[in-house]
Amino acid sequence: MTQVSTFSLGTFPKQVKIVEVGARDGLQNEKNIVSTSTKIKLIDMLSEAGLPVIEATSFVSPKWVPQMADCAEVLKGIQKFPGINYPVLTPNIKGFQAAVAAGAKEVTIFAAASEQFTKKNTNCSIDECLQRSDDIFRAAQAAGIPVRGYVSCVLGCPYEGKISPAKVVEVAKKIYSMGCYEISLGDTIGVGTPGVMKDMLSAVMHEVPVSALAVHCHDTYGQALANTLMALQMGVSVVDSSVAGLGGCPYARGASGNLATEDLVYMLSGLGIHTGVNLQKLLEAGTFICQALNRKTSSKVAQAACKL
Ligand SMILES: CC(C)(COP(=O)([O-])OP(=O)([O-])OC[C@H]1O[C@@H](n2cnc3c(N)ncnc32)[C@H](O)[C@@H]1OP(=O)([O-])[O-])[C@@H](O)C(=O)NCCC(=O)NCCSC(=O)C[C@@](C)(O)CC(=O)[O-]
Repeated sequence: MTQVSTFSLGTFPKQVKIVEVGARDGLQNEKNIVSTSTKIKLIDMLSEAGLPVIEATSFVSPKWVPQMADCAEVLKGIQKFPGINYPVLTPNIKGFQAAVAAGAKEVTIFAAASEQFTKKNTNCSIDECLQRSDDIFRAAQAAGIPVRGYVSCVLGCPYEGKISPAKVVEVAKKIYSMGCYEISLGDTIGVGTPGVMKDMLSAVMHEVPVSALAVHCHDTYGQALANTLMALQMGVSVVDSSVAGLGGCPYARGASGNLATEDLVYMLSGLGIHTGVNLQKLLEAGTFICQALNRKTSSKVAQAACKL
């Protein structure tokens, strides 16, 4: 991708693709069940705001994540805007088949660089998780469905603590060679700082092209925007974020919300980087979901906009 030079800050991609994960990562952690119509309205508002990719839901076991039990209704109910992708999470072949039956045109598999997190999150080892992913790849390839992938716990694990970049490389390399067109590296519990982000990304970039990498930063320690900026300086041009900073994984103790999409769009716009997102419409989507959840937004930009 063409690079643009910004005085004193280094080189950035000219354009960034934002993957909006609020409707999935954001809502999966909510204790109270959010109505299907609210989820659908949120996704439609995010589409109106011009997000190019909106993770809609997950086809996981409703016993594990009851909030996602209405996955098929949500996927069927949303408006599909031309040019916008609506990927869904699938942990196994059962989820993949249900997703395709509900009309999914893209799926996302999720693995992690931590054995203990993998066990808590998907009840299996990393190897078993990769085997399940491989089953999905085969079926997806036959159906012509693109597969995105996550590697969680890339900068730390709630159960194992520090995670070595070598472990992240190992898992990322495997899912890339299986056929993921894009791999999102998740700081699941938001413990990373720009220095460790740099070390981890440098290691992964030796094995997976930077054009196939995305970052997914939770903001537990207030480092998400700084970590994302580091990734952009290293050539990453795909960033996951969540409207109003919603987010968290039910199986990652201590995980808090994601980088707020409003804050990301504001920063990128200030750097002259194109996203195609309408900030005003995005703020409206954030206000809508915060009112529905009876919660204050975690986006600093939304908080500031309210006071103007
Ligand atoms: C993987 C399993 C299913 C294993 O769970 P298990 O209990 O070992 O699976 P099982 O095969 O024994 O099945 C148990 C029951 O679930 C059903 N089942 C089985 N699979 C499905 C399915 N796909 N859809 C619907 N139902 C399913 C299955 O049919 C059975 O039902 P029963 O016979 O008891 O009535 C479970 O552990 C699971 O669903 N885990 C998902 C957990 C999750 O969603 N975590 C959050 C997403 S990851 C994340 O947030 C991190 C990320 C991506 O954002 C990036 C980052 O921040 O790092």
